[in-house]
Amino acid sequence: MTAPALISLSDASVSFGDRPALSGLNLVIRRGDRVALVGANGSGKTSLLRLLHGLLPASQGSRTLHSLAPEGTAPVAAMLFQRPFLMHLSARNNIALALWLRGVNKPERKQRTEAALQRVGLAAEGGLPARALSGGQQQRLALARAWAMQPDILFLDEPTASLDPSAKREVESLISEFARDGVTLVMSSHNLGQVKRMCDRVLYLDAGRLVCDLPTDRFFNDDLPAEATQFLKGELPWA
Ligand SMILES: Nc1ncnc2c1ncn2[C@@H]1O[C@H](COP(=O)(O)OP(=O)(O)OP(=O)(O)O)[C@@H](O)[C@H]1O
Repeated sequence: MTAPALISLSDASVSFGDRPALSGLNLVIRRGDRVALVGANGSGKTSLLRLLHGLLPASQGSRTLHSLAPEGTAPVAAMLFQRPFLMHLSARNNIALALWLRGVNKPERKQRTEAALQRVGLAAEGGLPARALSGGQQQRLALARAWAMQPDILFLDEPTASLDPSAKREVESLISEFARDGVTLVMSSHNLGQVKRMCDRVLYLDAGRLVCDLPTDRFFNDDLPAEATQFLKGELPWA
């Protein structure tokens, strides 16, 4: 059975002034998908994440957020950036503030904040200034903050690009755990190994156009359109 749709784009385009960033995209993100956005610098990955999240409007076409059945509510989405945006507050209060902004009451805020810190292995660091944490810890804190929102869908913009290998493994493994718990993932990445490890579907973008939308194994093994083949040859010298 096909999983229910969470977000769909119909002939959606995004322009900055007269510069097109995304052109005529048609796609559906379904519950449980683990989607990688792949493509060269400037191909439109971040713009697509922002369009899907609702941070950027479609200049043409449309984006539809589908209600969850049986609740009838809109899916909750959270976004993680390459460099986490953290306030000059303790790690704990960065999470609590986000929950307060969502209207969560005090007892539940406290409970969800502590559970989120625990979940990412930062229970002991809750009282430290967020910006004093290491890069890997900051990204785990940003993940904790996102997880505390109880998201149905998590958008990730190159979430491990600025991390060392060990921090990268920790963050990857947390994201994969969230996916196993049922969170839908849409993630841009330049790391094709990571794409293979973490995602079951690849959207390949070239100059703002969606060139292919394939299961991950087919993306790496099938005959692809010329643009994608060239990209893979450049990224994977042994391909
Ligand atoms: N705020 C903006 N104002 C003007 N142009 C923008 C803006 N954001 C993105 N663009 C342009 O839109 C196009 C797509 O950019 P985008 O950042 O989505 O690509 P990307 O695939 O995420 O790139 P990278 O891999 O380098 O992060 C590029 O030509 C970029 O210059």
